[in-house]
Amino acid sequence: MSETTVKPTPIIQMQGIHKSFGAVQALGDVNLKLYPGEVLGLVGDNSAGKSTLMKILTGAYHRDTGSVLVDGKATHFRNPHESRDSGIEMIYQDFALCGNMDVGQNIFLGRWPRRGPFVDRKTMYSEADKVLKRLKVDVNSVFQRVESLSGGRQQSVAIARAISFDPRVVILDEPTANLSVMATERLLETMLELKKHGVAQIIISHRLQDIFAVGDRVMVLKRGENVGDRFIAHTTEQEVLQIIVSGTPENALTAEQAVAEAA
Ligand SMILES: Nc1ncnc2c1ncn2[C@@H]1O[C@H](COP(=O)(O)OP(=O)(O)OP(=O)(O)O)[C@@H](O)[C@H]1O
Repeated sequence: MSETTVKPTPIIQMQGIHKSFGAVQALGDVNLKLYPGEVLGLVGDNSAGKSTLMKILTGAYHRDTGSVLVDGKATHFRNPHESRDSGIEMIYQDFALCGNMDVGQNIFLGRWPRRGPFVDRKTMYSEADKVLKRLKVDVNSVFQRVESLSGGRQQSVAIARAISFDPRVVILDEPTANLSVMATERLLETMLELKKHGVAQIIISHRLQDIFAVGDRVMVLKRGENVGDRFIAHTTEQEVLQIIVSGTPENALTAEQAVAEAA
């Protein structure tokens, strides 16, 4: 989405989010907006609060204060099942797959199609194959055991599983951290494919080049606070790096403010 289009209601709006773990304040007054079909990069140093913010969005963690709106409606997800019902899927760094099961079984884990008392294997594998083809991901066979696949292909299975829920928002936590160059390229293509299908995405990554390859906007957190937000088309990796290193909540600009200042 370009900054010049008239903006619809954000699909996700997090406002004034606070979260502490005992004496550690992980998030203090954090705001985040995500628009339909937008790809947002979420960056910041270690312990900036990125994963915590996303886990609050999915209901894996509970916020202390603040609000989360989906399609403009206030939500209080108690767990990731409830956020999934609202169309939000998170893909974790460790993929959360069962290595000793095959690709088809993993894609439909916990909800294998049934015919009477039996698993309807034919439907399960043909549906799994459809999801993989829709994503144009590169997994040879739905019958392969997941532990025999490369890291990149395991990740494709994790994404296919997420997509099979037909989400409107997909969150990817450090998706390229353990991938080869080729697998990273494939993942970025998959993200663009998802974008074509109108799926909004948040990608947490330390690799700015990946965010610049697929992102529309990048948001920077530092020590649990917003320190800046930029449209990818109006910034550079150097500028974002500088915000990561020396941004402060006091000099934080929104992406729109940054464009207005530069004009
Ligand atoms: N379950 C938890 N229990 C206690 N402290 C936690 C927990 N989860 C996160 N924290 C703390 O909250 C702060 C933010 O951590 P978080 O993992 O959200 O940062 P991050 O930006 O995702 O970092 P990284 O890039 O290193 O993964 C850190 O100080 C971390 O130690």
